[in-house]
Amino acid sequence: MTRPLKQMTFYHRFEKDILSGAKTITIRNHAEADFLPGEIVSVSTFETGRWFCNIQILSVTPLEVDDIDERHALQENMPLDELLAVISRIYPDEKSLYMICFKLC
Ligand SMILES: CC(=O)Nc1ccn([C@@H]2O[C@H](CO)[C@@H](O)[C@H]2O)c(=O)n1
Repeated sequence: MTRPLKQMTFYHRFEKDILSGAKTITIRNHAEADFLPGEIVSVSTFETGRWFCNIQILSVTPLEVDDIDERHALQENMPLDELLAVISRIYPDEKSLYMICFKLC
């Protein structure tokens, strides 16, 4: 028996960056970080649920919002101020998040 793949959604606007390999991390809260290194995850858009790729999880590590810096922004392929704004919009009351590193399958 093969298990169905776990699912992850991304906002549609990040699809291109993920498919080009420009975006190689995502920062999520505890509820969305239940992945193990090596796992293959099916990825679709948050808005419509359209599948657009599979990724392999490379690592999941705790990350405090206050420790987010230019290195994370680089791996998100966006300026640091934009990344911090996005994160405070998605997770307004959370300080302890997780960095999920991944690669395209
Ligand atoms: C339900 C759902 O899809 N949630 C999320 C949550 C986060 N993200 C992106 O991950 C990075 C760090 O948070 C930024 O690039 C975010 O915009 C996303 O695309 N979608």
